[in-house]
Amino acid sequence: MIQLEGVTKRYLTKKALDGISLQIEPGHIVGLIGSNGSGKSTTLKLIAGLLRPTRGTVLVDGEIANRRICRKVAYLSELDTYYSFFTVKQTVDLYEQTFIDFNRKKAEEMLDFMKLDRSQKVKHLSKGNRGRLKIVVTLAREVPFILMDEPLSGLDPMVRSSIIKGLISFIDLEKQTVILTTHELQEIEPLLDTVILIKNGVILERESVEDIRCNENLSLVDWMVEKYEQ
Ligand SMILES: Nc1ncnc2c1ncn2[C@@H]1O[C@H](COP(=O)(O)OP(=O)(O)OP(=O)(O)O)[C@@H](O)[C@H]1O
Repeated sequence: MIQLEGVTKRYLTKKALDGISLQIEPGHIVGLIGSNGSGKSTTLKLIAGLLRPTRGTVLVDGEIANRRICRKVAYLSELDTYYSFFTVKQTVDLYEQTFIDFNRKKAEEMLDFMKLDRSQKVKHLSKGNRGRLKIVVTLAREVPFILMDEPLSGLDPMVRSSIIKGLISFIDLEKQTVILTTHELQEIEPLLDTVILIKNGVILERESVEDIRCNENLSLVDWMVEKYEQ
C-alpha cells in the first residue's frame, strides 16, 4: 500500500504540494491528473523515493520512501535518462543487470509488441520509440509498484490506444499497483480504475472512473474541467 500523510513539498520558495494525504490500495491502476504544474510529477518522485517531503511522511508498504525503495518501485521518468550511445538491446541488458526483478522474457515480448529494433542506437530512435523503450524497461520489472510519469508522451495518436491495450496485458493486477500521470485523458480512460485530481498542490477529488462514467455520465475530460471550474 502507498500512504502519504500530510505531505508538503517545497522547492526553495515554491510550494509544489500542500499537505496532501492519500492512500492507494494494492491492485489498482490510478491516474494522477491535473493542469501543468499542479504537482503530479512531484508526487510520483516522492513515492519513488527520489525526493524527500519537506513535511509529512510517504510510506510504501509501510517503509519510508527513500532511494532504497527502488527495490519495490519501478519508475518511468518524464525525462530521457538512457545512454544515447547504447542500442536498444544494450539498454535492456543494463536494466537486466541492474534489477534482479527484471523479467527478460517479458522485456523481449514487449520489444516485439512495441516493434522496437534491438540493434538501433537510442540516439537514433524517434521520440515515440524512446517512449516505447521506457515503457518496456519499466514494465519488465516484477515489482509491486509501477509509477509512470507521462508514459504516452511522444506517442502518436494512432498507436496510443493499441499501446494502452497492450499495457494492460503486461501488468499483473493481482500483484502490481500502477500510478501514472497523463494529459491524454481520452486515451487513458479505459486503462484506469481510479483518478486523483490535483490542483495547485492539493488533492481536489478522488473518484472511480466507472462512477464518473456511469453515475455522473461524464467523460474524464468533462469531469476534470467541471471540477476545476468549481
Ligand atoms: N526542481 C524544481 N525546482 C523548483 N520548482 C520546481 C521543481 N520541480 C517542480 N517545480 C515546481 O513545482 C510545481 C509542481 O511541479 P510538477 O512538475 O510536480 O507539476 P506537474 O503537475 O507534474 O506538471 P506538468 O503537467 O507540467 O508535468 C510547479 O510549479 C513547478 O514549477
